[in-house]
Amino acid sequence: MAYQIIKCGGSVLDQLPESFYQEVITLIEDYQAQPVIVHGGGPMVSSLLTDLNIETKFVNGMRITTEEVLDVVEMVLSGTINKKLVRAIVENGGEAFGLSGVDGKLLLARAIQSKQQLGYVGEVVSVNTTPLKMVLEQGKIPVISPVAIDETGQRWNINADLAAAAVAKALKAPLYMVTNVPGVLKDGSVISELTANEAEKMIAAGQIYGGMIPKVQAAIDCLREGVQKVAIINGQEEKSLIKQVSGKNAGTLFALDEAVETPANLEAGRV
Ligand SMILES: Nc1ncnc2c1ncn2[C@@H]1O[C@H](COP(=O)(O)OP(=O)(O)O)[C@@H](O)[C@H]1O
Ligand SMILES: CC(=O)N[C@@H](CCC(=O)OP(=O)(O)O)C(=O)O
Repeated sequence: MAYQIIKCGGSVLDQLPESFYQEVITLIEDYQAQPVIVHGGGPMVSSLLTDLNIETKFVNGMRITTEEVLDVVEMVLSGTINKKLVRAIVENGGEAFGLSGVDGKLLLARAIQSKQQLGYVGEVVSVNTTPLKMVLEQGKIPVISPVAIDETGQRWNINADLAAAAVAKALKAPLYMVTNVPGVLKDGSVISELTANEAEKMIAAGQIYGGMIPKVQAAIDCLREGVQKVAIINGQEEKSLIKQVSGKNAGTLFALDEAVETPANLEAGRV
């Protein structure tokens, strides 16, 4: 059984067609895979913060997180969104088990190392795979909310792309980032294969901005840490998940520039 990490972005959660959940279930039935879902929900958090008249601001795709913001982040991500996803899987014939990074210290975090003051924004220092494997052994799909904990019991707001990357690295599993665009775009076209160097140039040039920055940085970090495959795909495009899992062209596949034997590098003849 092979683990597959699927990150569902908040940009697309409300638009995911039923076929998306069916594809996830197909991975178990036809591809002998063990999918693990990590979700975001940034737009839903922003919307409730606005309703509550709480100011919210992002720096390079990271939400500045006060104690007041943290309450709303946990309520929306570990509550509403997490349970919605579990129910969507059940409605489509699957079995799911929702949990947050706080539960069983699944995601152990510390303050993110950043030049800016971001408040309670964390980075994952370790992933406790035991509760995850317990859920997987029961034949259920773990659905993980990116709120993490530290040894003192403090909770931390983790960007969902970074949380998904930490899980992919811990399980040494491919990572599929499901979002609302067909992949990384340049001049309106999808880049089907993006190398770390090109991606870093595009960030510096402002061609990759906002929420795409942590996504691309997480992808590169995963490859450098030995994850074999990372891709960004469009959740609304039918079969994009199955296509990418089975090695067909869909979305953006990442590659390292160095001569490392990733599937993409092998295919492109770089190694
Ligand atoms: N080069 C790029 N190609 C595609 N999307 C980009 C690019 N640069 C920035 N973006 C933005 O990144 C968004 C996806 O990030 P985000 O909204 O955080 O998604 P998610 O909630 O799925 O994590 C896109 O909708 C788009 O507005
Ligand atoms: C630190 C940080 O920015 N945390 C994110 C967590 C949710 C997230 O990442 O959601 P998407 O995947 O939909 O962007 C936030 O508060 O919005």
